[in-house]
Amino acid sequence: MAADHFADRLVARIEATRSLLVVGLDPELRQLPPELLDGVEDLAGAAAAAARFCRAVIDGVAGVAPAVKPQSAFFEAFGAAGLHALEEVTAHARAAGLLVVEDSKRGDIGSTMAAYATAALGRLQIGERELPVHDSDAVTLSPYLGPESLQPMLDAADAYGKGLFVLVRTSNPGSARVQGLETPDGRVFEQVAKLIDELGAERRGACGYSNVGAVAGLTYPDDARVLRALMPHTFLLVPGLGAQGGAPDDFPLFVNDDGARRRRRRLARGRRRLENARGRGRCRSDGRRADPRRRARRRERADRRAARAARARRPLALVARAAALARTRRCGAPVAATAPARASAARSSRRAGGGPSRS
Ligand SMILES: O=c1ccn([C@@H]2O[C@H](COP(=O)(O)O)[C@@H](O)[C@H]2O)c(=O)[nH]1
Repeated sequence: MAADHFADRLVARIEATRSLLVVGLDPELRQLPPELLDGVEDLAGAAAAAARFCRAVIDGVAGVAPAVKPQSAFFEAFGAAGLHALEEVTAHARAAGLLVVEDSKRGDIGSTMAAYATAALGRLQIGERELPVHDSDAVTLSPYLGPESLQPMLDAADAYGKGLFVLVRTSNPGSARVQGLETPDGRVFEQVAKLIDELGAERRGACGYSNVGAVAGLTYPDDARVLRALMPHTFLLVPGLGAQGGAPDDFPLFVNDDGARRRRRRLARGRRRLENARGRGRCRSDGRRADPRRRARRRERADRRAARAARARRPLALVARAAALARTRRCGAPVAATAPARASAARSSRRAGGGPSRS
């Protein structure tokens, strides 16, 4: 197992940002801000506009969200230039300290899967040299070719400190038609959940969570409890917020108890500090009386910083929205959610009243 375990890296990012938000990067051409498309006439131009949009989103959420999830289909739609854009966006996000979950839902026989693994997570051996390709931190997988089809991805994840998110209970309306079929040992998705728990048993990091995660749609909150029980050491990637109808208030159902406890402890600590400060008529945690002039100067500086940031981000107001979501909905639980950086989803999550995590 690589020293830098994926789950430990993810926990570190969650702790650093105090957020569970995974920001979806789905640069659908017709949803990009029109000013980015001025003069765009070919696939290369469209891919460059998509990359520019994603880089702006990344700059907006860096430091306030732990991870981004580029949807590879939206990049592949631009052809070869799109793949180049995906690599560029991935590198930009990683350089900004974000983990990158490549959403390509791979699933095939072993040798083909090995090539997919090299592309997403691994390195290509050319002579003496080993070259990273997409160099994402994690990738989404379909389990329907059976356990051995996942092996090359498991090998790459173990070797390079990367992670996997296997489709278990997807968010789409028809997912139960196959995933919900009854078997003598429970529903199909429950069998997949058990497989993930088994595969993860030998693959846990110091944090106690494995590098084999699962995808569980926010649109099926009734199944959250059974999934958490079947996969207690597994990160859940929870798509479907907003546009697909997933409700932010259901998100805590997908969060493990240890994450919720950590969150409660943090809240209690904050509340105690506030009460102590109020009780003493002071507002500094070190007990010294705050200087009102310094406080006013600090506030002015913060206002100026916020105004500068707002000016820089004006064309992409939804980015600010994603960042605000990540900032205000803080939580340290070991589960992840996705929120797409797309205008439609930003609108629906606004209607729904905020971000996905409130445990
Ligand atoms: O079960 C799944 C697995 C993956 N997805 C992906 O997440 C985003 C969701 O986008 P929305 O705009 O929030 O609907 C998209 O890239 C899907 O391919 C999913 O929706 N459900």
